[in-house]
Amino acid sequence: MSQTAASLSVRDLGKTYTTGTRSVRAIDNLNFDVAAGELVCVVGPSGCGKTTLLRTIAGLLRPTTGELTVDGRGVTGTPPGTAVVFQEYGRSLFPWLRVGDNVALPLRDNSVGGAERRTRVREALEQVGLADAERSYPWQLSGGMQQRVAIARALAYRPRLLLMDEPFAAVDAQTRADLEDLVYRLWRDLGVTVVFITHDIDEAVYLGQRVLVLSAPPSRIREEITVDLPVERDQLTTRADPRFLALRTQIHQHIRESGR
Ligand SMILES: Nc1ncnc2c1ncn2[C@@H]1O[C@H](COP(=O)(O)OP(=O)(O)OP(=O)(O)O)[C@@H](O)[C@H]1O
Repeated sequence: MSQTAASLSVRDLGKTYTTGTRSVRAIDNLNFDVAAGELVCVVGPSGCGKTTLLRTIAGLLRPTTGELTVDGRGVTGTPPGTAVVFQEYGRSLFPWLRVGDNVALPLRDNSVGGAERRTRVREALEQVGLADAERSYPWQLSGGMQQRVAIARALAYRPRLLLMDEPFAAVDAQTRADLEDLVYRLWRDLGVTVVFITHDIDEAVYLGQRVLVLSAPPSRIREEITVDLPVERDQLTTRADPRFLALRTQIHQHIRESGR
């Protein structure tokens, strides 16, 4: 499976929530670019606006200021070719639909014919190691497997831009490591552009080519760190690399200072 990746530019992006007379300025004047085929992680202190940023890029929230461009063209709403994976797989999968039907869901309204749809579903489930689970219901699977189904659903859509919002925050440590390796492998195989939100600094350094550190709200980009680790990564060697430890320490310091 191959698809062209999207490039993304975020310009002067701001989002203020207004409820009645109260307003909360969550993000303020964010500027950054993500190149086609890049994997960028976003971290920051709790409540700094990571989810707001991701939902705004996904077109689920309307920005208060600024604009998004994808492949150089201004977009409002969801950028074409975008798929999102959320943290709460339990809420993003329909319990009354079998795994295969959950994965096929986003293909129903984009003119993918029945035979092609079945091929894509099978391929996507194979890619996440769940070829045998197509006829199961989500509730018959473990949390990690359910999150794989959510990833397969995104892949079946063949996204050009994959947005992930703390996708592994609700699974145990070993499953999390496996899912990180899965996403890293898929990113390398498919060449898709990935924006990955996480509160876990180690995860950001392990996966990212670049890490954007947000400040406390109204958040801005506090720092942009290039992860100059070898492209071949594995949980034991990479995490023991002195450069990995130096990068995580550097990001920790930025987050601590920006949280003050
Ligand atoms: N629907 C909403 N209405 C009003 N304020 C909101 C809403 N959603 C988020 N906020 C506020 O916007 C700010 C940023 O929230 P957001 O959830 O984007 O941060 P986050 O970095 O993802 O948080 P966490 O690290 O805890 O996941 C917070 O102050 C939050 O209270």
